[in-house]
Order: sequence, then structure tokens, then C-alpha cells
Amino acid sequence: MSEQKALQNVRQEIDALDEKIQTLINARTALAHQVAEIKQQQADQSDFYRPEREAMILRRVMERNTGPLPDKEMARLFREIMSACLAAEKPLSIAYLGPEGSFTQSAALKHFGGSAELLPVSTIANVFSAVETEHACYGVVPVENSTEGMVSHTLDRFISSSLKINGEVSLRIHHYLLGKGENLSDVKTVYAHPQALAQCRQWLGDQLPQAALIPLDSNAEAARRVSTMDETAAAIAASNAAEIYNLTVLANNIEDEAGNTTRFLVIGRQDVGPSGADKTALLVSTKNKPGALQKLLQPLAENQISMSRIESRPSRKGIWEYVFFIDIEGHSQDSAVADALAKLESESSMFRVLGAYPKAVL
Ligand SMILES: O=C(O)C(=O)C[C@]1(C(=O)O)C=C[C@@H](O)C=C1
Repeated sequence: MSEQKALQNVRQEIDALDEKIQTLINARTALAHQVAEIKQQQADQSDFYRPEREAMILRRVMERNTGPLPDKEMARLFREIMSACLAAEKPLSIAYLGPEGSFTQSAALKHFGGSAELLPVSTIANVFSAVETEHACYGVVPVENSTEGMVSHTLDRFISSSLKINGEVSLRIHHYLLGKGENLSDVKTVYAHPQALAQCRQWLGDQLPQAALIPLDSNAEAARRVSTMDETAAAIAASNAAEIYNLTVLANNIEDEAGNTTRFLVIGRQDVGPSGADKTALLVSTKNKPGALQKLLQPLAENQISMSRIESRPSRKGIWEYVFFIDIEGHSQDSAVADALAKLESESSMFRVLGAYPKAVL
């Protein structure tokens, strides 16, 4: 058989499979419509977006995958299928820390897929407000970076908000130096979010020791601004900002830490059920006396619950009063966790479950 003929045969097989896949995707969408009808009839008008169900589906896809497509690639395809099915049930609007081209946009896309409507807003506080006022169904905000630590604006906003954490997204962050010219040596000023400047501090010191470093509200805003300037200006931003703002890549992967990763939170108004691999986030405060924090955390150790993070922030209620943001493994409805939380609550002067949500799958 000629090579041409062999290729034609394989392509015919691909066409036949594509037809089957398309039929199956439409059958799945029809089932999602049925789910939507059932949800609409329910008295509590159950939430259309079900993070725990999505996480379970994606984990199962990865567990049963035998290749040759890698697990993550297969899960990403199913992520998109579910995104389209959900949009057919009910279109979702997601507010994110913009502008367009921000890492938070990439995180929102990674978590909700391409069928959600993404709404850029200018500050973290405005993402919270958009969800609180129901202008958006959910929001996505950065919460911590592996190099630079927590994003305090996000934690602080939880103190005054009744929103819940409905999910998390983990994103590898690669920084690009974007400009109008061709040569790195022309760059005299670098614009970026302070976190990005900090994450590239060593590279900037080595490659552009004379450049002025100007902090702005976001990297995407830096890219937008540089697009209106000459070749002496450059921005640190994500690669997609180069396309959006018509800039050239002067240098890539300029972050100092090879594993630079940012964690984002999905915020919403609903409570999320257990998915089998979850985290619970708490906001607590304790009386300011010796040993109080240790006593507060004792029930976690007694119930063998691991704490993955604890951050303290000023409570903003009195001087030298602090609140603690605590992340633990497990769901607040798991019996060991529920037991520990009841004891922890009785020891604290303020106690709130900020959310129990599935661990990031992708
Ligand atoms: O199972 C549901 O509740 C659905 O709405 C279906 C479905 C899906 O496509 O599998 C869609 C959206 C939800 O976020 C979870 C799952």
C-alpha cells in the first residue's frame, strides 16, 4: 500500500471516530439539560455549578486513563466538555482580577474552561463585590505565591465578606519581559505588579541593573501601558499579554525560582459538599494570652488533621489583635474534621469556616 493510501485510511478511521465522539458529546449535553431541569424543579434551586462533582469526574478520568494521551491532557479535554455542558445548563459569569491577560484570567480559564463568561475587574476588592452583589456568579483571586507568600488583600477581604471559598487553582507562573523594541539593552524602565518585580528581582539585577522598576496594580496593566510607550519601556507579564497588547518578547522565563507557582481561590455564595479529597479554610481568633494559640490548635493534632497553612493578620478591630487564617486537610463535614472544629470553635473568640472545597485537580 502506498504511503498516501495508508494516510487516507488512517484519516478515514479518525473521521469515523470523530463522528462517534461528537454524537457522544451531544448525548452528554442532553443529559446535562436533564440535570438542569431537575435542578430547576428542586425547592432550593440547587446550584448549577457543582465543584465537588466536577473534581470527582476529573479525578476519575485521570485514574482510569491508560494513554497514550497523558492524564492531564485527557482531564483538560473533559474540563472543556463539562464547561460546555454547564454553559448549556446555565451560562456562568466569573469575575477575575484583570485586566485581560492577567495570570488570574489564566487561572479562571483553567478552572472553569472556555465556555464561562470571564469578566475582568480592576481590584481584588472589586472581585469580591462583583460576587457579593450578584453581578458575577463566582470570582477568582490570587491568594499565595510560592516565592513571595500570601496575598494579604485577599485574606483581609475575607474578614468583612460572607463569601465562601468554593475551589482552588494552582498555576505555574512564567514571567516574560515584554516591550516595543527588539533589544533588551534599550530598556530603561520596567513596569509590573510588585509581586512580579519581587519574583524576578535577581534576573532584573543581573540583566537590567540600571533600569527603574515601577510597581503597578497588575502585570496586564503594565503590558497595556507599555504598549502606548517607546522601546525604553518594558513590562513583566504572562506570555498571552504579548498577543493582547501587541508587544514583543524580550526575554522569557525570567522568574528567579524554577517552581514559581501561584494559588488562586474561587469565591462564591454556595456551600460545597465533600469530593473525597478536600481542604477546609478557617478564620479564627483567640484571646491574646500565653499558650492560647497552641491550645486552640490542639484538637487538630488530637484528631490527626494536618494543617497545611496558618497566617496571622491584624484583625482591624483593636490594636495588636490578630485573626488566623488556617487551612486544614479534609472537608468540614468529615466526622474527624467536624469533631475537631467543634472543639476548636469552643476555644476561639471568633470562628468561621471560610469554605470546604475540592483540592485542585488540574
Ligand atoms: O452533575 C451535575 O450537577 C451537572 O450539572 C453536570 C455537570 C457535568 O457536565 O458533568 C455540569 C456542571 C456541574 O458543575 C457538574 C457536572
